[in-house]
Amino acid sequence: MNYPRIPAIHDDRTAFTPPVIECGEAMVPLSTLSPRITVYPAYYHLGYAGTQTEAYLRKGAADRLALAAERLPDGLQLVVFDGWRSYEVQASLYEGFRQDLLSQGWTDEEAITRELSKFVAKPTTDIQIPSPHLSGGAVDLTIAGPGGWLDMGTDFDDFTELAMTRHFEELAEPTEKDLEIQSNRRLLYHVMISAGFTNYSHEWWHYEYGTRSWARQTNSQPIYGGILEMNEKIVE
Ligand SMILES: C[C@@H](N)C(=O)N[C@H](C)C(=O)O
Ligand SMILES: [Zn+2]
Repeated sequence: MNYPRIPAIHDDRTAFTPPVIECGEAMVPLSTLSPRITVYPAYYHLGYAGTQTEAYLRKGAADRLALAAERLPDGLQLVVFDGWRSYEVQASLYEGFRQDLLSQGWTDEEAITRELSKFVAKPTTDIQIPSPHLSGGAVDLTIAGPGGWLDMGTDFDDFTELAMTRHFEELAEPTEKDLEIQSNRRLLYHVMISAGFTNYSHEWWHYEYGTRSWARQTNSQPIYGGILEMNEKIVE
């Protein structure tokens, strides 16, 4: 199947963003949301403290995820790696990647911060400007078929240029394999965008709804502020 190209999107994080008008939506567990969605809690499997086997999104984002799953061709499913994330987990991811860069020989603090900002959002407890996953409006995911996860060209959380969503759109002489990867990324992109999400251009697996970045890209108001504690009251 030929899917349309993934367009170039530039989200200027320094641009004006309207303040969050918190809509108060509850968080919804994803493993029971749709027969076409499974949860593979990547950070739980990697042993991060404070993670769990379930993944959660705000209700509006979860409904749109179910819609995206329904739009997949027969035999395919969405596989969710992560949804809502605590500050603790966001901070561990940030510090973990910082340590990776230091051990690769990076020394310039400004360059380290710039590289970090491409792949892991700065952890913050400010609920007006939450790291996207703290809002319950960001999801990391892939697609599975009868033979397992589709080849997206990199592993989840491969923090390199290869992870850029459009990487396989720009190859001068793509191989058959490159074209398969390009098609798989396009499929994920188009089912998610058509359901109302936006993509983060550095990561083929990261999509948002209701967040500040989503608001900038769709000319809307952000509706999901930060949720710092998961508790039963905010889970539907
Ligand atoms: C860490 C990675 N899976 C991810 O979610 N990155 C984005 C930029 C984030 O931290 O919000
Ligand atoms: Zn993400």
